[in-house]
Amino acid sequence: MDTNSPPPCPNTVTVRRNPHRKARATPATAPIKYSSYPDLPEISVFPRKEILSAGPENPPLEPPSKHIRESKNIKVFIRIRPILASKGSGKVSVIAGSKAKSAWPQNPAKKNTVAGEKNVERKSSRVCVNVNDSQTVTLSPPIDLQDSKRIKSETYGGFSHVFSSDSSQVEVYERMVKPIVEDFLDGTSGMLAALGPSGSGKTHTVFGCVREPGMVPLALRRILEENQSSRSFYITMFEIYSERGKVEKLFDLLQDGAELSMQQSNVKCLKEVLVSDAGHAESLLAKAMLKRATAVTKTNSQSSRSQCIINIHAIPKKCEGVSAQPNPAVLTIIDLAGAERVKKTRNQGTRLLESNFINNTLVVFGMCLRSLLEHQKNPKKPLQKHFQNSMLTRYLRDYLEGKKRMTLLLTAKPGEEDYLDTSHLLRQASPYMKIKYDDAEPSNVVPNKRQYQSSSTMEHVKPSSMLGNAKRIRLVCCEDSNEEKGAEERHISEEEASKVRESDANNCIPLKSECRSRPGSERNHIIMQNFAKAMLSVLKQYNAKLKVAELEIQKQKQNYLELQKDFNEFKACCTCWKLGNVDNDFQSQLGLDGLRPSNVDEQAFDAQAFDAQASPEKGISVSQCCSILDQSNEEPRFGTFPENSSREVSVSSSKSEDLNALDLEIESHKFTQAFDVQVSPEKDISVSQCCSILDQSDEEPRLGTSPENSSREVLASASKPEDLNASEVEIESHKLNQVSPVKDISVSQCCSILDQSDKEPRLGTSPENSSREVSVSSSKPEDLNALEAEIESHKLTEAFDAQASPDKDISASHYCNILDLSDKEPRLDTSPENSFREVSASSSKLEHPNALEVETEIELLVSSPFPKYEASDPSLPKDAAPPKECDLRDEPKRDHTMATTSSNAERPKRRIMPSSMLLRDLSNLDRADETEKPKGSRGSKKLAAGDLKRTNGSVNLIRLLKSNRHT
Ligand SMILES: Nc1ncnc2c1ncn2[C@@H]1O[C@H](COP(=O)(O)OP(=O)(O)OP(=O)(O)O)[C@@H](O)[C@H]1O
Repeated sequence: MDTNSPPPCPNTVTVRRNPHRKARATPATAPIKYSSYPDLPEISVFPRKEILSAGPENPPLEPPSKHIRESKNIKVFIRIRPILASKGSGKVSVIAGSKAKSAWPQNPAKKNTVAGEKNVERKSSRVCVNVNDSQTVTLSPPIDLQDSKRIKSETYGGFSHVFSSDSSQVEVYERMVKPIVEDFLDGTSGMLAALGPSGSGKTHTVFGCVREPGMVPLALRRILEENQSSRSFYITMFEIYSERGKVEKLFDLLQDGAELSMQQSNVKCLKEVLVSDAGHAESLLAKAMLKRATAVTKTNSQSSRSQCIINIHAIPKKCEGVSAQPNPAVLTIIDLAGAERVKKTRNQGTRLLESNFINNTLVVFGMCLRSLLEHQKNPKKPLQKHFQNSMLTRYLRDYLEGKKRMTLLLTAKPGEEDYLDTSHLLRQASPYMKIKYDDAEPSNVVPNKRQYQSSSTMEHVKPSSMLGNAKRIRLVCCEDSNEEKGAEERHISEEEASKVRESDANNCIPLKSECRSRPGSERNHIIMQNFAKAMLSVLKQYNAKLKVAELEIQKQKQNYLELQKDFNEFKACCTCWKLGNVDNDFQSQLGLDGLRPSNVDEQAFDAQAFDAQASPEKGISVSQCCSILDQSNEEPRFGTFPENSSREVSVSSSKSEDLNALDLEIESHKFTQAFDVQVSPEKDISVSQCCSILDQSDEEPRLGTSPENSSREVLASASKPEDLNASEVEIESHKLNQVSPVKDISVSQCCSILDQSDKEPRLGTSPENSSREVSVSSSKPEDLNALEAEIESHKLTEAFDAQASPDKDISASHYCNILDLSDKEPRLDTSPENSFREVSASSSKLEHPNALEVETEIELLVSSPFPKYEASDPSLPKDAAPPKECDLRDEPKRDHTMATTSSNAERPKRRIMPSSMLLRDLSNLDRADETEKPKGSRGSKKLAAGDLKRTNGSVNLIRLLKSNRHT
């Protein structure tokens, strides 16, 4: 108990320790009437005065239940234990399992013990507590204490009832427990806690013995005696024990002492036992009591070492049993461990630790009640949360916070030697009688969730869901047969649970209507059912939406596949158009199927290839060029729009380095610019294109149709041939340089100029068109001598080489074919000078076969227009015979040409040498010509005498040109 002195009880008299005057007497209380007490015999009517004078003996009894119901304060009872006859007559210590083994060994100091016992026997003959009336007791200190400490008697009143030492268990039950039981049966939870010093009779009062059953057995008898067809009752029993005073533990006394756990105010996995008759209940209690921790102490041979809690639950059997109100109430009866004084018990070791645990728990319990009292006195004072300091107070939180009715039973030992314990108990517990309740929990009032969950019923089912609780409830309601068999443990099988689920699902609405006004677990059950239904409906809706979405996804997938298929088909069509249709058509139109080189850029080879604004990066194949040329020869469009020819011909390779040999290149540049090339200088041009241009120039009438374009051509400025001798040629060359010092003029142009000079009558007839006709000159040589022709051929070749793309491939066979075809042309046949030029040019280029071939071919191309279809005829053999001119005039060259041709048969595509290389070769040739000492090269050895002569002539002409240029 709390060591602090509690405030004095209102019904008691505080006796000062050193009173200077006599304390006031305890106020007299009205005698309690027990007329309605069942065990008492009927009392005959006595005169009132006599009765009053007789004192509290045989007072008229009033209905205790009515008295208790009317009281709003907490009920505090006090029972005074009778004085035991002797120490040896006490109960035998019960050792419950291992926990009960901690009985303090009977030790040593027997002398002291015997002396103590003798002293106890001597003191026990005196009492310190006197019952004044049913509500008042007087505590009188021992004489030695009165003398030494001047302690006087104290009167404590205000108790709900004072049970004297000769009170029976039934009387206590009827006065104290029966009202609680009735309230419990009416649906009100109640709690009865017995507290007092060790050995004061708490356990005896709560549990009793076989001959004198305690409150619990009597309550169970009362509860179970009626034919409770609508309700079932379950009991739970557990203890809070602290082994060696360290940690509080929970043990289920109905489950072989299984350890339990507590979460907040709820005990988990607590076993509930259905009880249907008192006998079964009493047997269960007896078994459980054997498991409780007890020990032998100096004060009690069977001292309880734990807080024992018994719960009785009423569960409605049927939901529709409206007549029998479902009772979620719980009747809780607690047998607390008795407070112990170390000096008196002389506990040591484990007992001492247990004593500390017990005393601490009782202190916390008292603090909670005191805090509640202070809070009720002064609401501004917060309700302290002392209940958190022990399991017992946590479990009894609702009671300790004034939310549920609580009844206290104070047990006191009447012996004089127990004065201090009794005094401490009375002083501590007397203020509790001022605690009031607001009747906040009338009958059939649904407690709040936490309060309900704190009950053992919910503790048992809390691990499962609320639905499980409802299942359990419904099972209990429906299984009447099991109830008739008596108390038995409930084991819900899965089958039963499924049945309950089905029944709940089917009868949800009727259940709701039936149990609308019913409190407790059933209401929770209804709530959970509604919640489950709502969740189910939501899930169904989501499921439907999910299915719709899946269907939509499937449709989208199908559409996607169809689109992809169409796209693939379309793509395939496009590919065929590009690769097959266009190309084939184009080739078929042009007849160049067999002449198409491998490096043809298909993308460039389209209709826009004729456009001058085509991408500069795009190349053009030789075959394309040839085809273009063929078309140009066929179509008047080319002739009618000569400016397009200049666009089509892109010159990019005119990048000469050697200025000595640059003359030719410069002239080629001039020639290129004469066409007013507007395209990018990077534009490639094939040799055949150049040839075609030249061919176009041969078609004089077409060019003549656009005389205004002649002004663009540089050649026009230079083509003023009045004098046709060589000096004039030089002068004209000089004029060319002066007119366009920057721009060059191609060799072919120069040659054409020379040719034009030879073609004086024509030029004379149309001097304004002479410039246009210049390019045709080479194809119509009349008066030029062989030397000039050679020079022209050289220059022309270099000009074309310079304009040709260094990267451009050209099929040698194709050119051979062209050569062949050109040989077949009557025009070519009528120009033996050209053939001579060809031979000379080829012989002078033997050092570079490739360049020589190209050069030769170009010469032929220049000298003869392209055949329209024969040139691109794939049917022509690639290894065609070399030109006849080669055979007739220069055997080495013929051999070489043949070899080249034969090699071209194996390698149809030969690469054109860059113009720069050709220029170098030409420069070398020039140097060789200047020295007139041909080196021991292969080509020089094979030069003929006539070739040498012509070479000297060309050298002279070049020198003349250079000198004119420098001047
Ligand atoms: N009213 C009573 N009538 C007869 N015997 C009683 C009465 N009260 C108590 N006793 C006896 O007193 C002894 C001690 O009682 P009890 O064990 O109930 O005390 P207790 O308060 O439970 O002690 P503890 O707290 O140590 O357990 C028991 O032998 C019991 O039989």
